[in-house]
Amino acid sequence: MKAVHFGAGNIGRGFIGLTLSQAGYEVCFVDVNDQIVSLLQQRRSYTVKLANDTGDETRVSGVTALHGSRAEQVAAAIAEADLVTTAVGVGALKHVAPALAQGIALRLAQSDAPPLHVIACENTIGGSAQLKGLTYALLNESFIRQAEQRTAFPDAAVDRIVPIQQNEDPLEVVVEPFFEWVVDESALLEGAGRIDGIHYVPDLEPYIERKLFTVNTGHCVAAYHGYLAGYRTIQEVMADGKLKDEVLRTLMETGDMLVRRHSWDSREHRRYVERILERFANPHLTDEVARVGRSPIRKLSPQDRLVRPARLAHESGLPTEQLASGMAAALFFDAPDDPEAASLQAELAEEGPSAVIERYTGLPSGHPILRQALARYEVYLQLRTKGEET
Ligand SMILES: NC(=O)c1ccc[n+]([C@@H]2O[C@H](COP(=O)([O-])OP(=O)(O)OC[C@H]3O[C@@H](n4cnc5c(N)ncnc54)[C@H](O)[C@@H]3O)[C@@H](O)[C@H]2O)c1
Ligand SMILES: O=P(O)(O)OC[C@@H](O)[C@@H](O)[C@H](O)[C@H](O)CO
Repeated sequence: MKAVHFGAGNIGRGFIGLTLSQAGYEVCFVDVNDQIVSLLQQRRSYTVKLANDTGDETRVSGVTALHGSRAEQVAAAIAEADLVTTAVGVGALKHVAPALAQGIALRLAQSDAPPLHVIACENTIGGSAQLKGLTYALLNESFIRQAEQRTAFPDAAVDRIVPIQQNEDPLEVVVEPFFEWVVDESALLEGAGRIDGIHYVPDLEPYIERKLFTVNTGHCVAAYHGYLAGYRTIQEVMADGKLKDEVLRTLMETGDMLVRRHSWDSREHRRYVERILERFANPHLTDEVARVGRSPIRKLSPQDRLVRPARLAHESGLPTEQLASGMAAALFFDAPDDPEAASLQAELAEEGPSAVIERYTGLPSGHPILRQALARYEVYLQLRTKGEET
């Protein structure tokens, strides 16, 4: 079985490549990072180390790599693959689509090409469906009709905290022990086999909402409040009782909404939340606030981890104060080398908070959540100004 995986970064090497290799796939990574590609080509293996007391190591062997700029080689690899996965960042899916379209077109010319599953492992709702849309937009109608028979794009939820790596060996990757990869079984092609290490579910929505609106909501709130407080890592943020409580109270808001929406057991969800808070605090990890808060415009967007759960909570008559505070804090995030943070700051300076937050959250002017967020923004602004004066 062959897999082509786009994105040999932190989660790509530390979770997806590892899982597929352990499940018996020959994994071919595709990346645009020259150093990572050439080291993978030379060594054909790398080490994954667990962030636990014993630092357990696993060697991933028999992998290969292609540079993303080698479009024909990438398309040829896709033409032979059983599985294509991605972990490039939602915004980069549009750059994966041309090679994928070319690979799918090549497969159609071969009568014996195996069925193909394409799974986007990105932090978004409907990532594979987004990739399908971007890919099929590049194929003509008759190709699409043929491709639909033998190609499927099941959506997925992927959970494992993998920080930016600071190891001497650029291929080594340190990951938290916890992992969860959930795939929508209802979208698989008929007769498709199951991959060890993946949890298949008939309905992905509760799983992706639980993951995105708990792990990622909590994470970004820790990052944005932590950034305002001057912390560098999520571990430092979680050691601050006041900020840890801020995260917990936000997860109680999303939790109340999720428990009601999906008829879950509230005690079980509370245990899930507690476990996540422990994961964030893992002393064996150094996870930077700058990574976790990255791309604040994406994180403020209507379907993402702050606005979507806030709207769902509001529609059920539940509180949204904490989520609105997270949105307000996001407006102060100005980590260096983050292009979205830089544009946000420039737009805030030019237009002020109302116009900016309205534009990115998609919340209509005067919406109660928007009013809460703007009120919090003023409080943070005053606190920051006071802090700068003293
Ligand atoms: N790191 C985590 O804890 C984690 C966990 C779950 C999900 N995710 C999601 O996985 C995705 C990747 O995150 P990451 O933390 O691994 O980021 P990363 O920056 O470490 O890895 C992304 C990799 O994709 C490569 N890339 C970018 N554009 C590409 C293209 N057009 N073709 C091929 N390769 C390309 C980059 O060079 C990089 O190596 C994101 O959507 C993220 O939300 C991350
Ligand atoms: O990758 P992002 O930017 O969507 O979110 C940052 C982190 O919250 C995220 O990468 C988590 O570490 C991960 O989703 C844990 O499974």
